[in-house]
Amino acid sequence: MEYRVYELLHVLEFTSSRKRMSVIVRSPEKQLLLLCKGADSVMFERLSKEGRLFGAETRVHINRYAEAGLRTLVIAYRELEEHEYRRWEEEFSKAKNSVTADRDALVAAAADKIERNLILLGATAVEDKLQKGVPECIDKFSRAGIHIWVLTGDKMETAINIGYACSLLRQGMENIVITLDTPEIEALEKQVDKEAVAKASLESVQMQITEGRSRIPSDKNNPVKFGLVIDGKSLDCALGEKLSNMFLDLALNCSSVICCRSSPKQKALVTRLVKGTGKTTLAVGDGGNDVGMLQEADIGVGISGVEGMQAVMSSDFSIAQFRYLERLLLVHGHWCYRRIAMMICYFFYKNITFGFTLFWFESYASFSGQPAYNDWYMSCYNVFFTSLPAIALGVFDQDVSAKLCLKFQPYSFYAPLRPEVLTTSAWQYPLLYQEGVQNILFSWLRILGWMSNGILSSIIIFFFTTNSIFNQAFRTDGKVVDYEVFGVTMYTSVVWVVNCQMALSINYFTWIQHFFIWGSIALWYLFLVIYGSLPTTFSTTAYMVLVEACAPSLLYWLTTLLVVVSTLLPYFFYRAFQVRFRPMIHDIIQQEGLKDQDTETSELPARVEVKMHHLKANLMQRNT
Ligand SMILES: Nc1ncnc2c1ncn2[C@@H]1O[C@H](COP(=O)(O)OP(=O)(O)OP(=O)(O)O)[C@@H](O)[C@H]1O
Ligand SMILES: [Mg+2]
Repeated sequence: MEYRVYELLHVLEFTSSRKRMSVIVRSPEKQLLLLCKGADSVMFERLSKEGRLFGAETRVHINRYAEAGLRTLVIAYRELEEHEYRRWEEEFSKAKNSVTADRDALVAAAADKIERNLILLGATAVEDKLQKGVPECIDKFSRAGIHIWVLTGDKMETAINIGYACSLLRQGMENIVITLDTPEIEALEKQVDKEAVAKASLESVQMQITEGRSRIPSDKNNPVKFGLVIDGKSLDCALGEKLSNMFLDLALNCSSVICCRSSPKQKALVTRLVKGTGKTTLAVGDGGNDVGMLQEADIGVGISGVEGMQAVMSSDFSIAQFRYLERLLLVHGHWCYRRIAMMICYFFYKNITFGFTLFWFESYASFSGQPAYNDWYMSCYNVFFTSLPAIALGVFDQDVSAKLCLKFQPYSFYAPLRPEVLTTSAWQYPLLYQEGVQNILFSWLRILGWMSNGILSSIIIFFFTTNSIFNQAFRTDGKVVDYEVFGVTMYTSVVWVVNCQMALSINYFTWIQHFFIWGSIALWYLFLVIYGSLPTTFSTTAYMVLVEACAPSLLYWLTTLLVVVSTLLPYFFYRAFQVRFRPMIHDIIQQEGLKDQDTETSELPARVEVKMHHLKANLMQRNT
């Protein structure tokens, strides 16, 4: 076997904006050769007149490969003269060694100079397999009401094919294709009049966008869905100042959007454009060309894998495979949103309850400045007696199990998510995710609701406590309550109420929650005993208050019981009413989950069925 040894002189690296890479080698015969491979869109325009002998046939082949979903590369070469190479090398080294900000541009410009007048060698096609579970995952996202845009560097044909493979585009959907690969533009490009090309391109894109928009009926009930496919050159025009709003309007009215041949910068710009509408954006990417987009989006998710670590390093979250995104969003995303929303509302609630009992006492005491509670009670409230359950809520709570978050009943793929065509079989649990998208759990209404609950609780606690224990004998020996006992009684009720409220609001109990909630209450009594046994110089009003004054009195315990039960009743009734007559999405799914455990069937009771229908109709209305 004979080996031929080529000497490698230079590598002109691949970048996503160049879309090609080259090597310069010296053959055993001392002939200098430049070998270049890259995307067809950039390679064909670099061929010499004589070099495109098989250009037409190659294009046909490439398109056929791309339509089959393969990723294609065009390969070309060129022979270099020694003197030409020397001159170029000098310039290239200078660019490479420069330390200015525009170094990359200089290198690219130098490389551009030599990658010209190429001779076409042929094309390759490789299968770039979708990762496991991608179509199912994307399908679930679209059912959960998430809009998906694909921004890829690939060729349009490949991208469309992959769009079908991952169920982003579907049979029965109408595609709006915006492209500048038209004969007129190509003819203009040959004349090298850049201004004319730019003007014609802009006009053409504007026309295509207007035309596409007119195809989409304004009637939301229209069953036909639209997919938008736009190529990189058109995207350049569409992202310009003049057309960006039109483009956005069109894209937002399509159920899927695919931007092909997009550069890293375009990916970031598109993300920024969508973010500008006030929507929350999440970008997922695995390559260096996705970095801009990952950083631009509200949430960047990097996939670690064959394309290196760049995406992962610049992302907020990193996962190993695309399909893990499903769990990240639909399960953990939902849980986290709920936990944080609940925790913040609960914080408002517990501090308002506590603060307002103080305030009511203040007004009762004619604003004399006399506090209802001992200083230490107040300092310890947020630190020891109420904080741990709130943390447990923020870390562990789950309204529905992971299985139910993802549960998915197959039904006709194409039934659009609209109320009129909605049947129970179309109900998809991933819709649970809409609670977050529409910010139902952290709306002003909800926050104000929790605040009002806090004020109401404080009113009940204060007035019930005062009316129960004032003006009568507190203990069997006939002694009446004093200021210290009153403070302790009311404070005991507050600690009980906010902790029991927590027990009522959380959905997920493990021993941790039990330990924190009941432990916090127990800690209050323990604190009273220990603190109260210190010398009076330290314990002041708390001296022996539990052991000697409160604990022996039946009234103290009865008052606590009465106040706690009456304070929790309004919320209890409200929730009972809500779950029964106006269930939220998670309530319905919880019921379904319980029923599943009981009977192992998946049919919904008629009542829940009707409720779900109404609920969904409301959701959709709010959406539109
Ligand atoms: N190493 C390479 N050498 C030469 N050309 C390449 C190379 N890698 C990619 N290309 C060409 O450049 C194009 C753009 O690549 P880029 O990495 O920006 O996007 P992509 O890999 O096609 O898609 P995605 O954005 O989904 O990663 C590719 O479609 C391909 O034709
Ligand atoms: Mg890539």
